[in-house]
Amino acid sequence: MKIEINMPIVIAIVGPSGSGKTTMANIMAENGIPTIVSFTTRPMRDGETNGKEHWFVTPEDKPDASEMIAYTNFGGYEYWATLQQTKHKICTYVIDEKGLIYLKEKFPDSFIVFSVYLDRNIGDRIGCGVDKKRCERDLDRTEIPLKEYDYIIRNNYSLEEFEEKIKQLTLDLLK
Ligand SMILES: Nc1ncnc2c1ncn2[C@@H]1O[C@H](COP(=O)(O)OP(=O)(O)OP(=O)(O)O)[C@@H](O)[C@H]1O
Repeated sequence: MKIEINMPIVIAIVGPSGSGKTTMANIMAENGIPTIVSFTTRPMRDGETNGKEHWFVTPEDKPDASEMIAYTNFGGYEYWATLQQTKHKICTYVIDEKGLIYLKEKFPDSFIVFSVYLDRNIGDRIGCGVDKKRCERDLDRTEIPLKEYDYIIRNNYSLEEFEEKIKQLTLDLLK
Protein backbone atom coordinates (compact mmCIF):
# COMPACT_ATOMS: atom_id res chain seq x y z
CA MET A 1 0.00 0.00 0.00
CA LYS A 2 1.26 3.45 -0.83
CA ILE A 3 0.25 6.21 1.55
CA GLU A 4 -0.44 9.55 -0.14
CA ILE A 5 0.82 12.54 1.81
CA ASN A 6 -0.49 15.94 0.76
CA MET A 7 1.65 18.13 2.98
CA PRO A 8 5.11 19.07 1.69
CA ILE A 9 8.04 17.26 3.30
CA VAL A 10 11.09 19.13 4.55
CA ILE A 11 14.11 16.89 5.09
CA ALA A 12 16.00 18.71 7.85
CA ILE A 13 19.70 17.82 7.74
CA VAL A 14 21.51 18.29 11.05
CA GLY A 15 25.03 17.38 12.11
CA PRO A 16 28.36 18.77 13.27
CA SER A 17 30.60 20.87 11.08
CA GLY A 18 32.16 18.77 8.34
CA SER A 19 29.77 15.85 8.75
CA GLY A 20 28.63 16.17 5.13
CA LYS A 21 25.39 18.18 5.35
CA THR A 22 26.09 20.42 2.35
CA THR A 23 27.43 17.47 0.37
CA MET A 24 24.25 15.54 1.11
CA ALA A 25 21.95 18.45 0.17
CA ASN A 26 23.87 18.99 -3.09
CA ILE A 27 23.66 15.32 -4.10
CA MET A 28 19.95 15.26 -3.32
CA ALA A 29 19.45 18.44 -5.38
CA GLU A 30 21.32 16.92 -8.33
CA ASN A 31 18.98 13.93 -8.13
CA GLY A 32 15.66 15.77 -7.89
CA ILE A 33 15.15 16.98 -4.31
CA PRO A 34 15.85 20.73 -4.19
CA THR A 35 17.30 22.45 -1.17
CA ILE A 36 16.10 25.58 0.59
CA VAL A 37 18.61 28.37 0.02
CA SER A 38 18.38 31.01 2.74
CA PHE A 39 18.09 34.75 2.15
CA THR A 40 20.70 37.07 3.63
CA THR A 41 21.37 40.79 3.90
CA ARG A 42 25.14 40.11 3.99
CA PRO A 43 26.92 41.29 0.85
CA MET A 44 27.87 38.64 -1.67
CA ARG A 45 31.53 37.56 -1.40
CA ASP A 46 33.86 36.94 -4.32
CA GLY A 47 33.19 33.54 -5.81
CA GLU A 48 29.63 33.33 -4.50
CA THR A 49 26.61 33.06 -6.79
CA ASN A 50 23.21 34.53 -6.04
CA GLY A 51 20.86 31.61 -5.33
CA LYS A 52 23.64 29.12 -4.65
CA GLU A 53 25.11 29.89 -1.22
CA HIS A 54 22.28 32.35 -0.42
CA TRP A 55 19.81 34.70 -2.02
CA PHE A 56 21.44 38.09 -1.49
CA VAL A 57 18.77 40.67 -0.64
CA THR A 58 18.26 43.94 1.26
CA PRO A 59 16.61 44.46 4.69
CA GLU A 60 13.56 45.87 2.86
CA ASP A 61 12.98 42.44 1.32
CA LYS A 62 12.44 40.86 4.72
CA PRO A 63 8.95 39.31 4.92
CA ASP A 64 6.56 39.37 7.84
CA ALA A 65 7.69 37.19 10.79
CA SER A 66 4.72 34.86 10.21
CA GLU A 67 6.16 34.03 6.77
CA MET A 68 9.56 33.00 8.13
CA ILE A 69 10.46 29.43 9.01
CA ALA A 70 13.92 30.42 10.24
CA TYR A 71 15.62 33.64 11.21
CA THR A 72 19.01 34.54 12.63
CA ASN A 73 21.11 37.64 13.01
CA PHE A 74 24.79 36.79 12.71
CA GLY A 75 27.70 39.21 12.47
CA GLY A 76 25.33 42.14 11.97
CA TYR A 77 23.53 40.57 9.01
CA GLU A 78 20.19 38.83 8.84
CA TYR A 79 19.47 35.37 7.47
CA TRP A 80 16.05 33.79 6.95
CA ALA A 81 14.04 31.26 4.99
CA THR A 82 10.36 31.50 4.14
CA LEU A 83 7.31 29.29 4.28
CA GLN A 84 6.93 29.78 0.53
CA GLN A 85 10.24 27.93 0.03
CA THR A 86 8.79 24.75 1.53
CA LYS A 87 6.04 24.53 -1.08
CA HIS A 88 7.87 21.92 -3.15
CA LYS A 89 6.53 18.43 -2.63
CA ILE A 90 9.80 17.53 -0.97
CA CYS A 91 12.93 19.55 -0.26
CA THR A 92 15.96 19.58 2.03
CA TYR A 93 17.05 22.18 4.51
CA VAL A 94 20.46 22.26 6.24
CA ILE A 95 19.79 23.51 9.73
CA ASP A 96 21.06 23.39 13.32
CA GLU A 97 19.37 21.76 16.29
CA LYS A 98 17.69 24.94 17.53
CA GLY A 99 16.32 25.58 14.06
CA LEU A 100 15.01 22.02 13.86
CA ILE A 101 13.14 22.37 17.15
CA TYR A 102 11.59 25.64 15.91
CA LEU A 103 10.58 24.12 12.57
CA LYS A 104 8.85 21.18 14.22
CA GLU A 105 7.07 23.19 16.89
CA LYS A 106 5.90 26.22 14.96
CA PHE A 107 4.61 24.78 11.70
CA PRO A 108 2.89 21.48 12.48
CA ASP A 109 0.16 22.12 9.89
CA SER A 110 2.30 23.49 7.05
CA PHE A 111 4.77 20.69 6.29
CA ILE A 112 6.13 17.42 7.59
CA VAL A 113 9.65 17.53 9.00
CA PHE A 114 11.78 14.44 8.36
CA SER A 115 14.90 14.88 10.48
CA VAL A 116 18.23 13.37 9.49
CA TYR A 117 21.28 13.41 11.75
CA LEU A 118 24.64 13.04 10.05
CA ASP A 119 27.42 11.71 12.21
CA ARG A 120 31.09 11.65 11.27
CA ASN A 121 34.05 11.20 13.57
CA ILE A 122 36.00 14.29 14.47
CA GLY A 123 39.33 12.98 13.14
CA ASP A 124 37.84 12.55 9.68
CA ARG A 125 36.18 15.95 9.82
CA ILE A 126 39.39 17.72 10.74
CA GLY A 127 41.27 15.53 8.25
CA CYS A 128 39.04 16.93 5.50
CA GLY A 129 40.16 20.44 6.33
CA VAL A 130 37.25 21.46 8.52
CA ASP A 131 38.37 24.36 10.63
CA LYS A 132 39.11 23.34 14.26
CA LYS A 133 37.39 26.53 15.43
CA ARG A 134 34.19 25.46 13.68
CA CYS A 135 34.40 22.10 15.46
CA GLU A 136 34.89 23.88 18.79
CA ARG A 137 31.85 26.05 18.06
CA ASP A 138 29.87 22.82 17.72
CA LEU A 139 30.37 22.30 21.46
CA ASP A 140 27.85 25.12 22.03
CA ARG A 141 25.16 23.44 19.96
CA THR A 142 21.90 22.39 21.58
CA GLU A 143 21.93 18.59 21.56
CA ILE A 144 18.88 16.55 20.64
CA PRO A 145 18.91 12.87 21.72
CA LEU A 146 19.68 10.72 18.68
CA LYS A 147 16.55 8.63 19.19
CA GLU A 148 14.46 11.70 18.37
CA TYR A 149 15.74 11.87 14.80
CA ASP A 150 13.84 10.07 12.07
CA TYR A 151 17.00 8.84 10.36
CA ILE A 152 20.69 8.66 11.31
CA ILE A 153 23.53 8.33 8.85
CA ARG A 154 26.98 7.48 10.13
CA ASN A 155 29.19 9.01 7.49
CA ASN A 156 32.19 6.74 7.94
CA TYR A 157 32.24 5.96 4.23
CA SER A 158 34.62 7.07 1.55
CA LEU A 159 33.34 10.16 -0.27
CA GLU A 160 32.35 8.02 -3.27
CA GLU A 161 30.42 5.57 -1.05
CA PHE A 162 28.71 8.43 0.75
CA GLU A 163 27.68 10.05 -2.54
CA GLU A 164 26.31 6.75 -3.82
CA LYS A 165 24.41 6.08 -0.60
CA ILE A 166 22.76 9.53 -0.68
CA LYS A 167 21.93 9.15 -4.36
CA GLN A 168 20.19 5.83 -3.63
CA LEU A 169 18.34 7.32 -0.67
CA THR A 170 17.13 10.20 -2.88
CA LEU A 171 15.89 7.86 -5.59
CA ASP A 172 14.09 5.72 -2.96
CA LEU A 173 12.43 8.81 -1.46
CA LEU A 174 11.21 9.90 -4.90
CA LYS A 175 9.72 6.49 -5.77
N1 LIG B 1 32.59 10.35 3.59
C1 LIG B 1 33.42 11.35 3.25
N2 LIG B 1 34.69 11.08 2.89
C2 LIG B 1 35.54 12.07 2.56
N3 LIG B 1 35.24 13.36 2.55
C3 LIG B 1 33.98 13.71 2.91
C4 LIG B 1 33.00 12.72 3.27
N4 LIG B 1 31.84 13.37 3.58
C5 LIG B 1 32.09 14.69 3.40
N5 LIG B 1 33.36 14.91 3.01
C6 LIG B 1 34.05 16.18 2.75
O1 LIG B 1 34.10 16.87 4.00
C7 LIG B 1 34.05 18.27 3.75
C8 LIG B 1 32.92 18.87 4.59
O2 LIG B 1 31.67 18.43 4.06
P1 LIG B 1 30.39 19.39 4.05
O3 LIG B 1 30.78 20.76 3.62
O4 LIG B 1 29.33 18.68 3.29
O5 LIG B 1 30.05 19.42 5.60
P2 LIG B 1 28.97 20.30 6.39
O6 LIG B 1 28.36 19.36 7.40
O7 LIG B 1 28.06 20.96 5.44
O8 LIG B 1 29.91 21.33 7.13
P3 LIG B 1 29.59 22.81 7.74
O9 LIG B 1 28.50 22.64 8.78
O10 LIG B 1 30.88 23.21 8.37
O11 LIG B 1 29.18 23.68 6.59
C9 LIG B 1 33.83 18.47 2.25
O12 LIG B 1 35.10 18.75 1.67
C10 LIG B 1 33.32 17.09 1.80
O13 LIG B 1 33.69 16.81 0.44
